[in-house]
Amino acid sequence: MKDIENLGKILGLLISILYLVFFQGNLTYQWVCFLLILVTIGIPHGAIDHLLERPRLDPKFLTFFILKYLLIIGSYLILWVFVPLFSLIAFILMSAYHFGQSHFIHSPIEKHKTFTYLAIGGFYLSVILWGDFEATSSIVGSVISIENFEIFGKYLIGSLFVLTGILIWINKKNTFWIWVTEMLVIGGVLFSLPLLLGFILYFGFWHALPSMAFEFKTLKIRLGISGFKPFIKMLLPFSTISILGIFLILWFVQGKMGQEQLILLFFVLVSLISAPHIWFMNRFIERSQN
Ligand SMILES: CC1=C(/C=C/C(C)=C/C=C/C(C)=C/C=O)C(C)(C)CCC1
Repeated sequence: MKDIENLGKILGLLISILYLVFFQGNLTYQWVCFLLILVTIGIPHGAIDHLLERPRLDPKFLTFFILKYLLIIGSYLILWVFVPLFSLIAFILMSAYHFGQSHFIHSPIEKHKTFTYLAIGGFYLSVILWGDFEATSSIVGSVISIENFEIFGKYLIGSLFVLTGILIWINKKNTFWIWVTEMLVIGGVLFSLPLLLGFILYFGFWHALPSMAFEFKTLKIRLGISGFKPFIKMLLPFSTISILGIFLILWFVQGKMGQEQLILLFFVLVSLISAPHIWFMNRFIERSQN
C-alpha cells in the first residue's frame, strides 16, 4: 500500500513539473488533470463511509446511515444559505483538520493531535490558496472580498510552517527532517501552481489516495477481501451518485452564473458531501488508531 501512495506522490510531482516546464498557462492541461483526479480518487475516497462504520451490508443500518448523512448535508446547506461567510470559514477549518489528519494516518501521533492536524493541513491549504491569490480571491468574491488579505499570506504560511515544525518535533523527532523537507519541497511546488491544479494534486495524492489505501487495508482485514476488484465495486455506487449529482447541478445552473461563481458552487457542493465524510472518517481513524 505504501508503494501506491509513494507512486501517487511521485506522479503528483511529475504532473507539477510537467506543468511548470512545458504547460504553463495551459488550461486544458489543468482541467484534464483536475477532472481525472477528482473522479478517480478525489470523490471515491469518501464513497465508502458506510462500510467503515459497518463493513457488512445491513439494509436497516444503511438507511439510518444515509438519513444521518442527509441530515448533516441539509443542515450545512441551510447554513450556507443564511450564513455563507461562517460556512466558508467552517469549511476551511474542517478541511485543514481533515487533510492534516490524513498526513498521520499510517503513523499516528499522541501529543496535541487536533492542533497538529489543523497546523499541517492549514499550512498546505494556505500555500495553495495564497500561491494563486488572484484566483482564490475571485472565486470567494461572492462571499467575501479578500483582496486586502494578500499581504497576510507570507505571515500565515510562515507561522504555520514554524508551528507545524514544533509540533512535528514534539511528536516525531526521528523523522523530523523528512516532514520538514516534504513541507518545503511540496509547499514550494504547490505555491508555484495555479489554484485548481495545486489543490487537486494535493487533495488527490497527499490526502485522498493515502486515505483510500488505509480504507482498503482495513476492509481487507475486516471482510477478508483480496485484490482491488471488490474494493472498486464498493466505491462505485456512491461515487457515481456524487459525481452525477454534482455535475448535473452545475450543468443546470451553468447559464445563470459566471465561471468563478460556478467554481464556488462546485466547492459548496463538495463541502456538503465533505461535512459528514469528515465526521465519519474522523471516528473511523481515531477508532482504528486506538
Ligand atoms: C480550493 C479552493 C477552496 C477550498 C477548498 C477546500 C477547502 C476543499 C476541501 C475539500 C475536502 C475537505 C474534501 C474532502 O475530503 C475555496 C476556498 C472554497 C475556494 C477557492 C478554491
